[in-house]
Amino acid sequence: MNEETIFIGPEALPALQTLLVRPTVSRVFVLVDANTRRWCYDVLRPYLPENHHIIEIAAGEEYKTLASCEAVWSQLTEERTDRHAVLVNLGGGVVTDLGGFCAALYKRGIRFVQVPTTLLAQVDASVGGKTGVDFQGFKNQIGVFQEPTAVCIEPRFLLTLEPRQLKAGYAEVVKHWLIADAKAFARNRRLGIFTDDWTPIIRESVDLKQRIVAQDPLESGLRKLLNFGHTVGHALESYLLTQPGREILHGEAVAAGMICETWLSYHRGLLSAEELDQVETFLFTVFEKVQFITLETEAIAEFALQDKKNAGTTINCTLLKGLGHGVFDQPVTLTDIADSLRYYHRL
Ligand SMILES: NC(=O)c1ccc[n+]([C@@H]2O[C@H](COP(=O)([O-])OP(=O)(O)OC[C@H]3O[C@@H](n4cnc5c(N)ncnc54)[C@H](O)[C@@H]3O)[C@@H](O)[C@H]2O)c1
Ligand SMILES: O=C(O)C(=O)C[C@@H](O)[C@H](O)[C@H](O)COP(=O)(O)O
Ligand SMILES: [Zn+2]
Repeated sequence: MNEETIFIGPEALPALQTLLVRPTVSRVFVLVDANTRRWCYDVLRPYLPENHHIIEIAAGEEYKTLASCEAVWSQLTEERTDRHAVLVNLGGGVVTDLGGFCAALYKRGIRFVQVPTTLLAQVDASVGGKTGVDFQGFKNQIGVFQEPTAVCIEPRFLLTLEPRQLKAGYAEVVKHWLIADAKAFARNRRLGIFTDDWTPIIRESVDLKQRIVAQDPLESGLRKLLNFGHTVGHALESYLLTQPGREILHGEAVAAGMICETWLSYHRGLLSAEELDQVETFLFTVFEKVQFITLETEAIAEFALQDKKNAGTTINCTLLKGLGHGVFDQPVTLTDIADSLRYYHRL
């Protein structure tokens, strides 16, 4: 995807409108969840053609499923949607991942546009073409790489986002700093999270992610840097999704995963105790500690056996060789992962 197709700020929704009125577009469908229907649709509506059709799914990670996809495909089919239609995904990462996947598979592919409405989706999920759904408890187990026609990022949508959700998106911003921008981490570590203008941070994250994705769009190597914190983070997120009432947000799981994977980096002599302390101290100023008991660490670690970065039975983790310098395809064992969780638990 080139810079011309990612629009950030006041230009974003007018750019979407220009795209949707093209004669090559037969029909426009808008995928929302219950919250973005309530809080975001009215902002978007003036930029949509009158005869657009809304498709709504329930809100939350637990609905990022093939069943939700079937409901979307059923409505597209009932409307006799042709291949010249466009699906506009108005939501967070659940909507943009699921909607992109639905568009990519419907009649072997219709165009879709990402209109991300959470900080996490604006800095990460809407960019890079990873789409898909969870399956049998494993994160993003079913999916495809498919770039959207455009990404339209309007920071105004963040005004109605809950603080907990806003913080969750910040985890992916910190991830970008830790793998590739030590100066940004050092600068922001002192400033703290809160800002009334997220646009500079969004631009910085989108640029950084785009530069990595451009070099390795199908994640054969370099792109695995963007998965830092996710080997442990996805295992934790998946495990707690099986524990009613203990679910955590993706960003919260990634924050915990980054502490664990930074400890693994330290444990291997890849970065100093001082750097480990800086990461822990900063993340704990933003995120609460994820609760689990040490008896659960092996069960949590087991989820990593299905991580998509793996090769055969080798669990490939992304670690840090100093702050701002991610290194991918670092083999770890289930014991390493359980040890990192036990370290986290003791903090
Ligand atoms: N494809 C990728 O590259 C990528 C990257 C990061 C994360 N992800 C995926 O993204 C998902 C997490 O995304 P998320 O954190 O955006 O969660 P989400 O999509 O569940 O949205 C969070 C909550 O906020 C609500 N919401 C969304 N926008 C709102 C707004 N403007 N105002 C009020 N409420 C609003 C949603 O309805 C939901 O309840 C995970 O499934 C993760 O795997 C994908
Ligand atoms: O874009 C990428 O590549 C990422 O890894 C971004 C992650 O933040 C995101 O959570 C992604 O969906 C995880 O990818 P997965 O392949 O581990 O499912
Ligand atoms: Zn993520």
